[in-house]
Amino acid sequence: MIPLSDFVLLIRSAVPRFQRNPPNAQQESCILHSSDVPLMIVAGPGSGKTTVLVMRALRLVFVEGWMPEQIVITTFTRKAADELRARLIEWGLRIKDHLRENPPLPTTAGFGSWIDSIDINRFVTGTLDSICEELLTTHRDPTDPAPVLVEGFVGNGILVRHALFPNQVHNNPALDAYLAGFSFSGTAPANFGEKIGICRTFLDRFVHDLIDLNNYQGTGNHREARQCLAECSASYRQFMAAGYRMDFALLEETFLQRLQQRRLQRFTNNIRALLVDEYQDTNPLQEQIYFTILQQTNASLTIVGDDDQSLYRFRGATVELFRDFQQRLIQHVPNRPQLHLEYLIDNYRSTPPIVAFFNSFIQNDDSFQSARVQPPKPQIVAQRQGNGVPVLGMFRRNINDLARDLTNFLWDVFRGPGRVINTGREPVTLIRDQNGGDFGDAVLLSHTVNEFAAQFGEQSPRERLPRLLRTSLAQLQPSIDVFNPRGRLIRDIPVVQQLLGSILNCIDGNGALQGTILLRSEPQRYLNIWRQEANRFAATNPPPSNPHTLMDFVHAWQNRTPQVINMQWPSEWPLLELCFKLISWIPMLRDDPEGQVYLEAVSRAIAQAATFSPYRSNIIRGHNQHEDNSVKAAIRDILAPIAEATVDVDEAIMPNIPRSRFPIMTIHQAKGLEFPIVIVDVASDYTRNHPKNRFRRFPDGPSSVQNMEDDLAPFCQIGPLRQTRTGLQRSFDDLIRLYYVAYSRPESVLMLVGVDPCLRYQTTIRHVATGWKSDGAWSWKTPVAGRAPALVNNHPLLLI
Ligand SMILES: Nc1ncnc2c1ncn2[C@@H]1O[C@H](COP(=O)(O)OP(=O)(O)OP(=O)(O)O)[C@@H](O)[C@H]1O
Repeated sequence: MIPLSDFVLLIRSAVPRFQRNPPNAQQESCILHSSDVPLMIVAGPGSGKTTVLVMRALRLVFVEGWMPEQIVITTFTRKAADELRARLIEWGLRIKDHLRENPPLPTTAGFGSWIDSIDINRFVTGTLDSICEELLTTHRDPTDPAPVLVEGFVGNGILVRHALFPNQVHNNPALDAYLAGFSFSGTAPANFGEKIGICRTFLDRFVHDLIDLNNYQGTGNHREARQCLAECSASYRQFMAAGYRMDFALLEETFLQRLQQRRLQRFTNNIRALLVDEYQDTNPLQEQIYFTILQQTNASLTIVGDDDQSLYRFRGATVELFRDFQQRLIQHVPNRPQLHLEYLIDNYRSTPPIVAFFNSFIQNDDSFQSARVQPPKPQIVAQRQGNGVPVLGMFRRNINDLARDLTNFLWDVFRGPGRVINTGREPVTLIRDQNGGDFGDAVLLSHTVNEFAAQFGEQSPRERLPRLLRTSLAQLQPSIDVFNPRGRLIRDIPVVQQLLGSILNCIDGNGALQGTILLRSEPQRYLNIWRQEANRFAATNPPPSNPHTLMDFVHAWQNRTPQVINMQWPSEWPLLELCFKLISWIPMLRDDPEGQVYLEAVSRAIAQAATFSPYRSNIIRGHNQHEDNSVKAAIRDILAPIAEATVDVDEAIMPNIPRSRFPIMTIHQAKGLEFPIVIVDVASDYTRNHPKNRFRRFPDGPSSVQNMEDDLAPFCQIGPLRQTRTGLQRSFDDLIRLYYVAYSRPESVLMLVGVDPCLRYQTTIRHVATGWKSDGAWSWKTPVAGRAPALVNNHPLLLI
């Protein structure tokens, strides 16, 4: 083993990046901190927390002599988990190689074989869900089947069929009245889809928040509605349990139960260390899992997080668990040495003006300060050199002007001669990196990436900034594509409609079977739109037309007549195969990065249906009743869920997006990422102080998420802790954290964009992102004598 005092020297010699940039003093303290004393690291953005966590895990291997398989490291997203694993493997292998070539002197017997015995691949890392799934599979009793993890849309299908309908949810005015408190509009759910969404959130919350359901259904107002929801939860669980099916919440719950029953001792007996990244987004159930592991083992504990970057309250994340971690650990795991706290505040990502901007942003609202870890972490300190560019702002009279000017800006930077910024001192030219810089170095971040605003009545929906940018970038010569696969629902994407409509036309040519399935009007309407789009598309005779055209192929399918002479129509035709055959006429789904994301969502829906649908996503031939039923099952279990917009895309399947594309993403998606140029859309939607959009900028009441937390507070242990801040305060806290994450993503350039009414001196459009405080004061504004200026006079932006 390596002496602790040599470890930093070892990593500096073994890993090239640490030769150039050795760990700073705070990072070193975190890496070297005693493995016996629990460690909490409060780490600002870009301060190297992932780097530190990986180095600490490697130190436990090379200094303590623990094996990678004895070390559990969890993080929040799959992307972060991949990044963590990649760094562990790369740096771990380099250290091994270095030690093989340079064993410490005097060399001890067995050193070489010890090094060889370390299998860096065997760290137990991933999201907590993926680790639970793996352990429940590998450490189960011989009589227990492996868990079957169900996708969101499958879970919702089961919820509707086996819980909501049997419990008469569609027909329960008392429930409607209760759910009104948690709907988008504050009135009874507008449609069944919204009702399913709220019920699903409740069922997940019951599990994540460890709700006492007996108490919940027996107390307070809305008793009938609560009883109904508790019964739905019971029916849902019963059905899931019977097939050993689990959604993510049930997976974690089952894992906790197994731990508590001491049925995972092969796992717990082996653990020496537990390291948790992004702890600020932990929920109460996950906290229980961590505490139970600590109660049953002697594992060394390290948690890392940033309370200012907690974003997932709507999924049960409870930042207070991180804020109050010290007391909570003592309470639940009393026999440990007292927690040691370290701060990482040196920022290696962003230029000094950007760091100054997000530092002042997070301190802007006095009311927010008590929601932070106490004492709040010191100001973040920029370590990067400046480039002379202050934080920029592009605000225009209307959204069309904004889209046009933003497009020109991007063009100048990435294809043109650069954009000169007159800073008042030396002008600075913003230009792409000369070594392959491209549009992928910039990103547009927004609270939502929807390309269209919600539709009201028959009017066509308004185009939002992402849509206008897509259009104007496409009009450039040569044209630029965006990457925004979440911008529209897949049911609305023309190529997806061509594919799904062709599938429908193949399996149920005249729609006779579709007509016999009980579907709500919206999915019915979509199935018909898809068919029309597919017919229109087939009529264009898309290539290839050899050996047969798309239309011929569809006809052959409708008649179930093989196109190859002497071939018999198979008795079972997998729908996935039909899907991939049709793609030969729709190459965008195969070749285009957005197309690939859509195709993955469709094929995932088909593959998932194979796990629960009666005909396992096959179309049967030769058994009359089964022939029809297999088609009906495919429509009901695959196509209808897509038509109802319950199948989600997963853009994480794309490891690399072509760098010539301009990415557009939500602030949530950008968590943990960094880009040279970050454009934050703070106000392209806000032309007036409309009450409907206040919750996105300056709430005047708690949102549905906070309302649900408050409603459930009396029935869970975490409730009172959350309620130390009011629902309204928590709504403000969430918005502040959201924009803090956005503002801390850039390396070189941060630009806020929007339409300019919100920057007017006399504006009534208040917005947390533009410096308003929750008490109604605006820090970007100072009083003036005489006539008020047009624009606010104290904003910290260089307007371009
Ligand atoms: N000591 C150091 N010297 C120079 N650069 C460093 C140092 N530590 C980390 N960095 C760099 O800082 C950047 C941020 O590191 P990392 O990705 O580990 O940050 P993070 O704290 O996880 O970020 P966030 O919380 O914002 O997602 C990386 O580019 C990393 O290489």
